[in-house]
Parts: sequence; structure tokens; C-alpha cells
Amino acid sequence: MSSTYGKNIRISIFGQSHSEAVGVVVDGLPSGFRPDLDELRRFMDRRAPGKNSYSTPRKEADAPEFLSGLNGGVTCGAPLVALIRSKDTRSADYSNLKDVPRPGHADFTAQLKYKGAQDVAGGGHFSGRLTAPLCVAGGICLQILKSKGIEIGAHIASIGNIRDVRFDASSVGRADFHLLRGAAFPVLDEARGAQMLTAIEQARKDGDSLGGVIECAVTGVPGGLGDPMFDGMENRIAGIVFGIPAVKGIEFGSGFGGTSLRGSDNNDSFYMDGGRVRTRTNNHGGILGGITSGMPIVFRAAVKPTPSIAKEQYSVSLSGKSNVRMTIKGRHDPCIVPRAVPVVEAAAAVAVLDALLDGNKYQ
Ligand SMILES: Cc1cc2nc3c(=O)[nH]c(=O)nc-3n(C[C@H](O)[C@H](O)[C@H](O)COP(=O)(O)O)c2cc1C
Ligand SMILES: C=C(O[C@@H]1CC(C(=O)O)=C[C@@H](OP(=O)(O)O)[C@H]1O)C(=O)O
Repeated sequence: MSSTYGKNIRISIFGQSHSEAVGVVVDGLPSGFRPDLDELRRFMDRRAPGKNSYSTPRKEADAPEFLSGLNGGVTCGAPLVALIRSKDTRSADYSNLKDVPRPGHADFTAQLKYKGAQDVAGGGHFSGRLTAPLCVAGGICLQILKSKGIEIGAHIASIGNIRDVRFDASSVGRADFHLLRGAAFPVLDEARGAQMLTAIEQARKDGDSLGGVIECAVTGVPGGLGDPMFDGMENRIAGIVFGIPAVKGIEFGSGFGGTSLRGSDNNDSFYMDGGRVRTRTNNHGGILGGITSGMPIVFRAAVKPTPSIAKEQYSVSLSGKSNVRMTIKGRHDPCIVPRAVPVVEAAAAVAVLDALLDGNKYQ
């Protein structure tokens, strides 16, 4: 399984949803940095399961244990290893899923590839649980970036067909991020947020689920990061964001919407701001030719509706070679989006710090 990412910072994520622990090895972190472990816990809590009605009822503390990589609380150059133990597993809910795969989950494709050897319990290595260790790695990268004046924030841009207002891509910044980080349900327009919560609750009561979009911005990014063609900043961010289970699309700047504009509207005019070149609008989402322009990086990730729903569905029995009806047992998120917001921030942080460490751009 390819569960590693990065060139300069290499993260490797291990574990299955119901194994004793999940965790991450992070190699290449700059030495001499003291992560604020209380801040990291608050960050992890934004993702942790079991905290509210729009989350899976599975309760996990998501408390990372650091086995190595810190010396006196400071990154020491050795690979950082963090373990998150799992306690609240109920593997019996998954006993029949090797034979009758869930529509929309990875049970069927895992069977094709691993021929019965796969761990299906809790979604195994495909589970959203694996985003807990991603948040450990990304949470530390976020803190390192913040010390360099680079900040990252994300919000729920839509749930189903209810939309939040978008970031102002050219002026998004600290004030927006501060507001969102403190919010249990991170939206810019609270009235829209209330509608979204009602829609999630209705889907849950119907035994169904909802998807949505997460918008993320990175500010303070120096211009000149990234490369052309296959190693651009879009490629690098997309590579890690697609590692988040249930993410099915990503767009940068004006994205798909830009296709209905004329060039004269989609182009961002340059202007001098003091001694600095800026753009008046930010349809390019901070990236041109794979290389950062110095404007905020803005992207949106599409998250599909949770595949495991309580409603009866159609599947097949692989052993019986027959069509069957199935009802999924277990505890599932009626909507993945709210818990995935910090995960998208974490993924962006790893990608940006990794790019910052190219050449000698990190000082
Ligand atoms: C934070 C998070 C929580 C998730 N919770 C669930 C869940 O409760 N039930 C479920 O079926 N899928 C859940 N997923 C999504 C599945 O893991 C994912 O759809 C599955 O592995 C198949 O991968 P794919 O959708 O990327 O193709 C979650 C994903 C994330 C990121
Ligand atoms: C445990 C987490 O989310 C899990 C992600 C998940 C899936 O299929 O992705 C399925 C559920 O697993 P279980 O059936 O064991 O409760 C979620 O609870 C987590 O995010 O920490």
C-alpha cells in the first residue's frame, strides 16, 4: 500500500481502523522546533469522532503518544513517530462485509486487490480513522509554517446544495482563520451553517448521508514555490488531499467555475503594492504554471456523501454469486465534511512545508 507522501518531509501512515493503533512516521522535519502539544490536542479534537450528533458515535480520545523524534519536547532530527491507540472498536458489525461489499466503500476493490487478506473491520486501512495520524503530522507542520508567517484555514463551503459564502480569495487572512478555528461547525455565514446542520440531521433520520465541499486558503506563502508540469503546487496539494478518504474532486482558484468566464474576466491584473507585485483578483488561486505567485493559495475539495448508510441497499454475495439486499450495521458519520475540515488543513500544511523545504527556501 502506498501510504507515504512527500519529498523533503516524508510522512508514512500506518494502521487499520480496528487495529491496536494507527500512527505516523514523519521524517525530515526541521530540527529545533518545539511543537505546542496543547495546541496540537485542540487541533486533533476538531477531527476526533464521537463529539456531536453529526459525527459517528464511535468515541476515541485521539491522543498521540510520541515514541521518538522529540528530545526535551524539541524536534531532534530523528524520525518523529506518533501512535494513536484505538479503544472503541466493534468489529462484529463488519463480519459479513468481505462477502457482501458495501456500495461506495472500498470493500469490493480491496477484495479484488488483496484477495481476502484485507482487514475490512472499520474500513481497515481505507478508513477515515487514518486521518487522525495525518492530523498529527499536519498539525505540527501547521505550527512550523505559522512560525514562518504562513497560515492555513478552511471552512465548510457547502453541504448538499446549501452553500456558505466563499473566502474573498484576494484578502482572506488571519481574522477569518481565527473565527473558523474556534467554531464547532466552521462556516463564514452562521445562518447557512444552521441550515446545513438541519439538513445533516434530516439525512441521518432518513438513514442516509450528505456530502459537501471544503474550501481552504493558505496565506503568507512566498512566491516561487513549486515546479512546472508534474511537480507543481497543484499536483502536490492534490496528491495529498486525494489521500483523504471520500475526497473525489479538487479545484484551485476559479476552478471549474472559471471555464464559463472570458479570459478578460478570469485573468488577474497585476499591480504594484509598495515594492510588491500583487494581483487585484485571485482567480488563479495563488498558483500559475505550478509555481506560487505570492497571493493566497485557494482550493476546494469535494467530499462525497458517507457511503455507509442505514438504508437498505443492493449488493452482491461474492461467495453465492447472487444479488442480495443488505443493511449496514455500525456507527457512521451522517456527513464527513465537518470532521474533514481540519484534515484538509493538515494535508495542505504537509504539502506547503514540503515545498518550502525544496532547495534552501526554508530559513
Ligand atoms: C474523517 C472521515 C470520516 C469518515 N467516516 C466514514 C464513516 O463513518 N463511514 C463510511 O462509510 N465512510 C466514512 N469515511 C469515508 C470512507 O473511508 C471512504 O469513502 C472509503 O474509504 C472509500 O474511499 P473513497 O470514498 O475515497 O473512494 C470517512 C472519511 C473521513 C475522511
Ligand atoms: C473512527 C473514525 O471514523 C470511522 C471512519 C469509518 C470509515 O469507514 O472511514 C467508519 C467508522 O468506523 P467504525 O465502524 O469503527 O465506527 C467511523 O467511526 C475516526 O475518524 O477516527
